[in-house]
Amino acid sequence: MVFASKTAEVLTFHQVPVPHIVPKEGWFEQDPNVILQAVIETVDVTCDNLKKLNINYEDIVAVGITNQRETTILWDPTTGKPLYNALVWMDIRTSSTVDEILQNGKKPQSFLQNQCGLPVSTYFSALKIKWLMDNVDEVKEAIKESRCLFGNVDSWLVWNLTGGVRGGLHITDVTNASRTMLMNIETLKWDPQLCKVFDIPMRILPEIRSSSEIYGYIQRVTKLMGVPISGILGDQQAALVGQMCFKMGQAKSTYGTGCFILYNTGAYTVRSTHGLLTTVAYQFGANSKPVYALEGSVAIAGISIKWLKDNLQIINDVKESSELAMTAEESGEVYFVPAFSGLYAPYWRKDARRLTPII
Ligand SMILES: Nc1ncnc2c1ncn2[C@@H]1O[C@H](COP(=O)(O)OP(=O)(O)O)[C@@H](O)[C@H]1O
Ligand SMILES: O=P(O)(O)OC[C@H](O)CO
Repeated sequence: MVFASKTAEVLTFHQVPVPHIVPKEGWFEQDPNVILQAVIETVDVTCDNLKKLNINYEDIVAVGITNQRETTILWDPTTGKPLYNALVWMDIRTSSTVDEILQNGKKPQSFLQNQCGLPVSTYFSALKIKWLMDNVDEVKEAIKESRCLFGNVDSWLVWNLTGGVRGGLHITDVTNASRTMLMNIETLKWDPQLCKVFDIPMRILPEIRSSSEIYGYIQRVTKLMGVPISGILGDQQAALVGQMCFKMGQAKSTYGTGCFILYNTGAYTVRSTHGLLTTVAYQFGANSKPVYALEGSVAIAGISIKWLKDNLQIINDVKESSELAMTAEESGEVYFVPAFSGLYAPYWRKDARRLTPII
């Protein structure tokens, strides 16, 4: 998306869907190179669109990145190749890793909440990194030989766009880091104790930066060569900023694949006793104070409509769902709870996935 800095008018945009790879029920992967190519193609088409509008793409002064959070990529910085597909945030293969960390229920799910603001859940990156370290030989070897880097999608893109094997920057921003379970929510630094809980070597982690500063310059996409990358925000935090929820007490709710409410809590790291997450909302500049949020995350929202189309085949197009819903006078007390990835906030129940029909 390209917008005019003075008026915020959207000049043009383009999007390329990145398919999920589903090797097993509940497992969701994406090919990191397909994600990267989709971004490169998107930039290309967007620049062509600008040309058609008689706007010079060389007038683009800065690039910001927003990304799906928690999704975990491990790659070899000597070859630039991913060591495995990206494990997407809603993937639940880490269910047994959760049990291991919680010692089969001996520890409460909230035992790390004070340090990182999050409950132990299949959702967060630390569990996904641990699963990859425990189950993928290429990852085990690369870690042993110190040739493994971790990143969420933002880090993977920045590393590639700023040079990749030829000196790409290995960084992330505070909002993405706050979703890994490895960052201390008060100090905004990687926490050695948290890393120890998951046996994750700190050398694989990216440098944590603010959400707004010039990190580096694009080296890879010809049309944007030399343009600074000057902002990174997780997608839900970006929606909070986009809705201008800058005051404490302001909140937004976004319906996409999942559904996420973020509530601005200002300078306060509020610990919820009702199953909400404590997360970083944004930090505008390395010397600025961070702003925090409480978050209610629902894993499955819009993607359940896709499931009605692809799996149940009761609609031909997702758009039909609203027309059909408008024709229903009442639900007849039938409820559909799309807990394909278990239940997130406020229950955090990875096992709540069965259907019990009561007739
Ligand atoms: N008109 C619609 N009515 C209901 N659901 C829709 C409609 N259009 C898209 N969706 C659903 O919304 C999701 C896509 O939302 P989007 O915000 O583009 O995705 P993402 O979460 O990846 O950013 C898809 O899962 C799709 O099934
Ligand atoms: O796919 P979305 O846009 O619903 O959001 C993904 C979130 O970042 C997951 O935490």
